[in-house]
Amino acid sequence: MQFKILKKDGFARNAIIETKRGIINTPVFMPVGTNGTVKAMTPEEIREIGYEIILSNTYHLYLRPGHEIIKKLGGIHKFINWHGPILTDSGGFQIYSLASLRKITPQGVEFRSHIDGSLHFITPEKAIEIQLALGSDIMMVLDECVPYPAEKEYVKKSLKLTEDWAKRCKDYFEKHRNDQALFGIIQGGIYEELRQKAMEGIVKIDFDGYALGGLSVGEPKEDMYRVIKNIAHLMPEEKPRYLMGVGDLMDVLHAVEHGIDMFDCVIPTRNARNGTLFTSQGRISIKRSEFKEDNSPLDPDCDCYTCRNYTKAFLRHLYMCREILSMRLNTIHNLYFYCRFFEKMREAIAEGRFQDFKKQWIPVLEKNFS
Ligand SMILES: CO[C@@H]1O[C@H](CNc2nc3cc4c(=O)[nH]c(N)nc4cc3[nH]2)[C@@H](O)[C@H]1O
Ligand SMILES: [Zn+2]
Repeated sequence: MQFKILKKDGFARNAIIETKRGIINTPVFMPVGTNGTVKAMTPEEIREIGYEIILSNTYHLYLRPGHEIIKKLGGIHKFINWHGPILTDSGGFQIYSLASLRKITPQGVEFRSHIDGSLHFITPEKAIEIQLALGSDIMMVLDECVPYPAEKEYVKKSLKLTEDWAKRCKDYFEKHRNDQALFGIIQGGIYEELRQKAMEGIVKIDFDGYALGGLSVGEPKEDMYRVIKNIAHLMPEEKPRYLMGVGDLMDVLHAVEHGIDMFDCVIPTRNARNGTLFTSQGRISIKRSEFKEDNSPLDPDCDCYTCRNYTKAFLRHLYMCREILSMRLNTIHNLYFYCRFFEKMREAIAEGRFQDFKKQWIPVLEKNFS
């Protein structure tokens, strides 16, 4: 995997990540395809909107249908019919946020599946073995995603475990190395000095890219912003920087300003299914009665399939009827909006006007009619 910086504008930067399955232009947004599908979308529609990489989850695919089955059937790209780059999260978050009866031991983590309650034990080596079997282009180490709030002492202890696991992931990967990439994850809660220490330890192990974990887990925004401001630009400059689980476009602006390159979040897809839509006039909730007879397109400045062919009145009607088409048309628009936002942000960085771009968008992103 190659990472080439094209243009810097302060700490913000445009870069390309070259993988064997294609080029990724950063700053990049990765739509979430937890079970191997970006909900309600076909892979062709995701590609047509302009996405270059999607995220999938090791935890879910391991539990169902199972990584051996996917491997036997030709790997994840063939299985889900997406032939561009795929990043798989290791399960480090899903085990804590979804599974039950978790027991974290120095060897690995024991948990019960949220699907059928079956008992599982995942070690760092197992987490890499699963991702190797899936064949994802970018793999994540198994980490402990420290919940919020967490005492400083707990975070400190957890960092030791996460660093030990990162080393074991790297060692296992080196023994079974192929052309997949492996990213390290920096934890440390909301404590800068612990974040700094974690970063030194993880960077020493040497990875293809580095993620900030343990954020967007319910902590106050100002804490997340402070950690990003103090740590992001100190992460290795010549490697991709990935902020996991973010985000809200206001948070994206802050993170890009401090040097973050990669993002993933359920917001555009999950909110679409709940009728919350992002437009150039601000965020709206399509179920509002004011749209009952509104014959105008969802967003006059958007040329996505939804905005070119349907009215707010019809989108509201579909939502009120809980029609499947509502989920599809809303998701098409929100993903299109996110993709164009990132495209315009890269153009702004290329022309050295990121700060103007940020100033222009903050008032729009603050407008909320949901
Ligand atoms: C704002 O949306 C909610 O919050 C989640 C996104 N927030 C988030 N924080 C994360 C942290 C980690 C981490 O520390 N380690 C690993 N391995 N993966 C992670 C994945 C993460 N995703 C969405 O799922 C949604 O529920
Ligand atoms: Zn649209």
